[in-house]
Amino acid sequence: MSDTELNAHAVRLSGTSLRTLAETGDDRSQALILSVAGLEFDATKQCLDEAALEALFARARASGLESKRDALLSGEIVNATENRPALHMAYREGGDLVGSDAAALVARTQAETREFAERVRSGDYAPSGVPISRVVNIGIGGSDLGPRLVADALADHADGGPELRFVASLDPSDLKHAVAGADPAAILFIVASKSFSTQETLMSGEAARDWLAGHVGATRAGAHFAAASAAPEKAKAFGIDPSMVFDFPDWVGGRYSVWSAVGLALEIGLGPSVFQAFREGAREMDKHFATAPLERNMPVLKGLIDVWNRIGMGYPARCVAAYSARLGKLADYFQQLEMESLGKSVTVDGQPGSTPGGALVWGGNGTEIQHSFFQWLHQGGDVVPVDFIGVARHFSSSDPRERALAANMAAQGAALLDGRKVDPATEPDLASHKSMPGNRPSATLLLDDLTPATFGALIALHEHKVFVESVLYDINPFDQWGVELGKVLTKGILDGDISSYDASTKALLARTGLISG
Ligand SMILES: O=P(O)(O)OC[C@H]1O[C@](O)(CO)[C@@H](O)[C@@H]1O
Repeated sequence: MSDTELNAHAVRLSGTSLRTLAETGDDRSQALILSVAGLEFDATKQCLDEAALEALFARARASGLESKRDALLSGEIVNATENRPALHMAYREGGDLVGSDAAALVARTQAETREFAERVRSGDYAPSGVPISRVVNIGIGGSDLGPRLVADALADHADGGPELRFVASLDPSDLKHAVAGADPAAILFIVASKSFSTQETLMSGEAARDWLAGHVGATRAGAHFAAASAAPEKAKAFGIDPSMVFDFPDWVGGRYSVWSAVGLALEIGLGPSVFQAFREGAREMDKHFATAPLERNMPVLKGLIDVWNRIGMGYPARCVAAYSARLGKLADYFQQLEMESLGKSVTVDGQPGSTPGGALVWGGNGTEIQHSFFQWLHQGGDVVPVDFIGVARHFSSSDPRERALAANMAAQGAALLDGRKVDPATEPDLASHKSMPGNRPSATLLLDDLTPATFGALIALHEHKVFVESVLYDINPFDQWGVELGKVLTKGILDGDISSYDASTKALLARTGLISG
């Protein structure tokens, strides 16, 4: 099915209000509400009827979604430009899904991180004679956003353990704040980098080592550093003790790496059993994705709806509004997961793509963003679908604040759907200002409760729905060549070799003194 056909369905539906669609009955609702692994996905506020939905599933089948999903899960080379599979699911106890070689490797590395985490947590690992009370993860992109998100999301479930802090920025202030107030002798730094060649991470790692050496001495400082990397030799060359280098294979993509040794800070800070429950929740979603029929498959439905909004309806963006203080970083995480995976318009075969790739993703913490940029969503000239992500338990909580949180979320979805028509006869001056167009689609994703398992399922749902989208866009979601150019040009600037740069950049560098003009 072509995009023209999707567009034709969108045109056909353009005369039907979301209110009417939402009232069209049980069959539509049953098709658009799915529950699995402690999550409920409700897409009844989307501009979709059964015919359009059928067209989407037909397109998914015509794109070979089922066989491509099976190829992904059985460890075939799905990342052709880097000639490797994408097997992050293996870290979710997925031996039967991903094959025994991968499972054995995963079992070894999981045993190593677990043992080290337990040693740190018990105080047995105390390189300067005092137990570790703070763990500072130094990393960027997937080596930062995953651990940072999960640490925050599952903070209420932490089973004792050292405090977790994160350094991603090269701004020295980031490291300064991450160590502030801690006894240097009680800090463990984890340098997390898949490639172990990321400039920001290595420079911050060196700065942390120098800082620590100034407090505990150069000889002892090394024992305060661990690494998580798919390039263990580079980590060792950097000076990390080999026994403290926790490896993972290169078939774990950076933005999918939180399940691997990159989650070491979490295993220490939240506890191995919490980290394990997080992985098991994801595992449940993996099994569902692998086996459920397309029409009852949550990642498939979610992916197709995002394709529909992007290609059928032509919306360029999606907003993620999370109604939980613990999920304020979710939009940032999804932003990398989706935009680094789907921000491409070259097909798997290297041809110009017929679609623009995935949507721009942005958002934040629901109640806060209601009071900042939601105005734009309600009355701005662009339409951006919203994903409301909340906690089902809050709706019937005995705590009025939790019920109010849930009510706010439900109210925003209703307001976007219906809008408001203020009668000029009653408010002649303000009617047009107060009226809202409505017909703005949203979806609601409820976690039964925010637990390690439901949260793991939520993340896995999004990983798989990104894969579904990539199949329909015919792009490779596992590479990220677009970010390379900036890295090369930064090196040129720092090396002082900017002869081939544009006049504006040369002038900027000369003016600011980074390079003498
Ligand atoms: O883990 P690494 O290799 O330091 O990379 C960090 C991040 O940099 C990127 O390569 C983008 O520059 C991401 O894909 C990755 O998550």
